[in-house]
Amino acid sequence: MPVSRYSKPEFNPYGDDAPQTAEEHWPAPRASAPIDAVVSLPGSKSLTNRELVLSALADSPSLLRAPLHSRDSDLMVEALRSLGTTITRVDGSGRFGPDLAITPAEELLGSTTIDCGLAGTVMRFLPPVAALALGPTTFDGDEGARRRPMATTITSLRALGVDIGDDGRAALPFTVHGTGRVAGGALTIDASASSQFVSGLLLAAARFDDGLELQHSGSRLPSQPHIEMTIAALRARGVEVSVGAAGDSWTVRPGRIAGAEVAIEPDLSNAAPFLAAAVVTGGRVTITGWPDATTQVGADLAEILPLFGATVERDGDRLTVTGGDTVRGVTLDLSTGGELAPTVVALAALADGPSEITGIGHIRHHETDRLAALATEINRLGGDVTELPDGLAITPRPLHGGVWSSYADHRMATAGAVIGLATDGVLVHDIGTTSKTLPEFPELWRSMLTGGA
Ligand SMILES: O=C(O)C1=C[C@@H](OP(=O)(O)O)[C@@H](O)[C@H](O)C1
Ligand SMILES: C=C(OP(=O)(O)O)C(=O)O
Repeated sequence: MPVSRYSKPEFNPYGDDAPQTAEEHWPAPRASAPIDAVVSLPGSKSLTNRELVLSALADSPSLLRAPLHSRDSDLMVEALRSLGTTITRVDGSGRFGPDLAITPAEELLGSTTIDCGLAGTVMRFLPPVAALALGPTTFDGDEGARRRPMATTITSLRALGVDIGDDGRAALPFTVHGTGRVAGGALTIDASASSQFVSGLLLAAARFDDGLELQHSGSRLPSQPHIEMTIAALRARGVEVSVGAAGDSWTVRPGRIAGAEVAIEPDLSNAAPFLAAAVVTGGRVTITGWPDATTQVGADLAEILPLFGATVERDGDRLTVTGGDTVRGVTLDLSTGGELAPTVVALAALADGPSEITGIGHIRHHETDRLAALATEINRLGGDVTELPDGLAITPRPLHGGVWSSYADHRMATAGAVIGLATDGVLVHDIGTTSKTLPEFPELWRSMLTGGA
């Protein structure tokens, strides 16, 4: 059995100078009229992978309803199975695949290798779990994953007394020599490169002997809603978590993590390119299943898209975005929602005036250097994007067709699709890389152009 039904994306960090075959190029559909569509989306990556980890650490079985099935979630499932967790696919009512039933291992066992692919949630959430397993667990991933920051995960586990062997680069690959227990206690870390360093420790901390008192000391703390998501998921399973007054320290009391039945919300960050399509074409896109209350940062789209001139309406569990007559330029600090940046920048490139998007220096360490990649690709099509230390300055120019490189980055691929709605002849290289979190992207996008489903 292959580890994942999704192919490893090609890594292409510096553009498409190498010759490519026609099949590698996805002709981005051009919108010939304002879009008017209803779109349903699969489950949230961030929620699915947190609930998988908590289910594996719980003291009784769990059921995840309507989870995501994608490369990132498949890698998480395979990794937890290799540590001894039983995860089975069971029939459910979700449109995008089966539910998942999870029975925790009596005792987590190492002596395995975990393929992290390019998934930040796998590489940052599972080393603390491996420390709780008995035996060595080696972590590795795609070529691009070996460039993603891992030092904080490695140094924080070492500070908690965990033995980790690496080659001195403090990056993938490395081996966690689990002994079945982690003492826990007080720890100060620098999480300025990724909120996932905090989330990874908090998710496992109730299983540490003394729990965890974690303090962040760094210049910034990106993606804070993702930390709030972690805390909410822990509390929903009975874990006691408290947050310090400054919002940069967290205490997790040792204790049980309860099994649970959890309905996974649709991925609101993956809603971004679809909602942007309404803005670009002056049309209307409705997303179904939009939660009333959520910790997903994609919910911020309801405040962000009106800055571009769109209107947003809620009707029960449906959120509708209607584009205005033009797309307006914006000045925006996106530090809480860096994963929305590729879509937001694509919109800014199609606006009627300049934009500045800041607070996102850390996205240079996402699937690729997203600031460099966005500037390179938009400028290659005739745009005018300048890199700032922590963001991008975008001056819209008439764009022309050409190849849009994806850099093995699902959100770069979907940003190319957004640009292609309004630009003739955009060819997105490696659209298959969207399988990281949304394997259905090409069919959902095409279906949106004909009214959706
Ligand atoms: O915890 C999570 O699920 C995530 C946290 C964020 O990471 P960063 O803090 O590295 O931006 C986000 O960008 C990523 O897509 C998912
Ligand atoms: C940054 C992202 O992913 P990861 O979970 O791999 O960090 C993302 O999905 O935008």
